[in-house]
Amino acid sequence: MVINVQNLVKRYGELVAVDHLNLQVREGEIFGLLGPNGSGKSTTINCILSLLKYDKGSIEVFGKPMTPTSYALKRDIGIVMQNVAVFNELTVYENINYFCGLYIKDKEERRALVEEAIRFVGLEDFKRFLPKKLSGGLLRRLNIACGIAHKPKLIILDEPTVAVDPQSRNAILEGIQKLNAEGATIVYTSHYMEEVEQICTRIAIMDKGKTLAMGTKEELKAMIRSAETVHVEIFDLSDAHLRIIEAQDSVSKVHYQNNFLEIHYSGGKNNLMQLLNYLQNNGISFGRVTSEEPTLNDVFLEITGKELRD
Ligand SMILES: Nc1ncnc2c1ncn2[C@@H]1O[C@H](COP(=O)(O)OP(=O)(O)OP(=O)(O)O)[C@@H](O)[C@H]1O
Repeated sequence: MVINVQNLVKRYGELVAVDHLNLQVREGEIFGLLGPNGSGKSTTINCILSLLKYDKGSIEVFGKPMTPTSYALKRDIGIVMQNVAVFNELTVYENINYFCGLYIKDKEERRALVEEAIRFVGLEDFKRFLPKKLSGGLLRRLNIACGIAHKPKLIILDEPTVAVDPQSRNAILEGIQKLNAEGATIVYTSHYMEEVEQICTRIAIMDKGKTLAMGTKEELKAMIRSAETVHVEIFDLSDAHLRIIEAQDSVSKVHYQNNFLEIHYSGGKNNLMQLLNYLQNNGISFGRVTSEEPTLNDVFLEITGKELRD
């Protein structure tokens, strides 16, 4: 087990930010911590890293208790924090060299690692740039390079793609998968369910300081009743027909707006076929039809009653 968190409780005054949280991360995973803003992801990460004191519970990393002075353990951990933390007066190269130097003392070895990290995040043309000359996306990439240059076995990234352009975002996500393929275990926190679905091999869904569900995306989706969402373009649907469709057994919610009928099903079989038969039998003409599998947002909605999206 790479990380083992048992019964973690962290309070800020009256507020319980992390509430009896249990979390196990296994070697080789890309583990996703998915939850809305304020659900306690950063607080959990900061407790795991011993950057924050907590009120209750135990935390082990690589099988050993994590404490503020666990320097040997920290050598094996790479951290990419939510807020970019680099020195403004140092260049791109110097920043990465500084952070790598906290763990790698040999100059030649460090030079090779810094160059490798620069290539890895695609900052070859910006080595001598000061951070203030970099775009938001490039700054994030520098932040990542600083966290991973020393080749840690465990890499923790806290919302590394917030406010990043799509090109840098893809580069970051692909980079994380590559680090994992090279052997690093990854913990990735995000409130973007698409990203978590795309790269994570196992996911914990978090809300109000608790993990509500944990599993692969397939396991999480299998937990919920809502089977699919169907969209049908219909130019003229009467209220009477809408009510009949809404009253079907497996229909959990319908919404008709801007010529589109949206139906959420909870279970049932051949839902789409039955719907289209109904429309045809009643002379209701329709255009485009799409059917979507449940998303992690549907899982979140089902277990919390609210949307994961901002
Ligand atoms: N230093 C602090 N003092 C008081 N309350 C805090 C502090 N840090 C966080 N909180 C509160 O604790 C809760 C959890 O915050 P946390 O930052 O861990 O959530 P998060 O899921 O990481 O969200 P975000 O993505 O917005 O950072 C929130 O209600 C937040 O307002």
